Amino acid sequence: MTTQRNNQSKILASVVVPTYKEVANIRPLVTRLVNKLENSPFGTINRNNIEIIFVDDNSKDGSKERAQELKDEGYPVVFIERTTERGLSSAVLRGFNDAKGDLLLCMDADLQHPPEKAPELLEALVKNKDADFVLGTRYGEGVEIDPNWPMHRVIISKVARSLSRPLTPLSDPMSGFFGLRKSTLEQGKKINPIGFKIALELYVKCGCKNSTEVPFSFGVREAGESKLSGKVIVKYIEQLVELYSYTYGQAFIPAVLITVIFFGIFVLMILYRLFQ
Ligand SMILES: Nc1nc2c(ncn2[C@@H]2O[C@H](COP(=O)(O)OP(=O)(O)O[C@H]3O[C@H](CO)[C@@H](O)[C@H](O)[C@@H]3O)[C@@H](O)[C@H]2O)c(=O)[nH]1
Repeated sequence: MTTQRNNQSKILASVVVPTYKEVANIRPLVTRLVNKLENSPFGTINRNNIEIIFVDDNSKDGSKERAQELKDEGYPVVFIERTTERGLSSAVLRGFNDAKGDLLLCMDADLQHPPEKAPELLEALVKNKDADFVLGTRYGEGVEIDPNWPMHRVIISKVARSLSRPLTPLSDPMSGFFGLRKSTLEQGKKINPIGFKIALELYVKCGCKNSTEVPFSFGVREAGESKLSGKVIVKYIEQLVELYSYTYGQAFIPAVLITVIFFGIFVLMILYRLFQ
């Protein structure tokens, strides 16, 4: 469907999607999200006051052209192309910094974060004025992880989640489906966008205290490939050490010891998985 955007509307919400070689997922993400908004039971966010910002790292797979097609069809799409930088977390920050909306949402392109859920996360911030962070969680009541999700991914996610427990009460700090207000982001100090876990970084460094959570079912990627690698796990450990130091200061050493113990368990579990 082609509907022209009303350019006079003020942008209220910005959905930022980091992308690297996601051409097959761009159209379904945009059309499913906008379709949901058009038939949304909520009132505040609509297709005229939202923007969907793709932050792409020079994919060369037709992603740019696909985004332009959608824009020409009247969809509220912005495409930021980075040629000298790489990385999921820095891409998200770039999108948040360029965003025009006061409400910021981050989601993956791979459709594992259902686009239909995005308005619900944004509306949770609208309705709950005291909330400074909204999290799409895979561990909410009644949510089941897709049985096709590989077992080693489930294990890695659970162990990584335990490691972050002393830093945050979020039920799923590994989730890349989250939002916050621009004013909260602006309070952030020493934000270091390494690795994949930008939600945890922002929650801690922006001093978030009052989060709200929206459960969702995490699906299986159908097109393109995951970029998760061993390097991402190492970056996560690096990030954790920095966040422990940031949060606990002098009490950092015992916290590191706890991390090292957990990390040992983490490695043993992965080895067990690889050699079983
Ligand atoms: N711009 C940019 N985007 C990237 C890069 N690497 C990955 N992305 C994008 O970031 C999103 C997530 O990357 P995936 O490769 O699909 O991640 P995943 O392994 O499925 O990891 C998922 O699970 C984690 C929880 O365990 C989440 O933290 C993560 O956000 C994601 O949901 C996708 O839209 C992907 O294109 C990069 O270097 N640059």
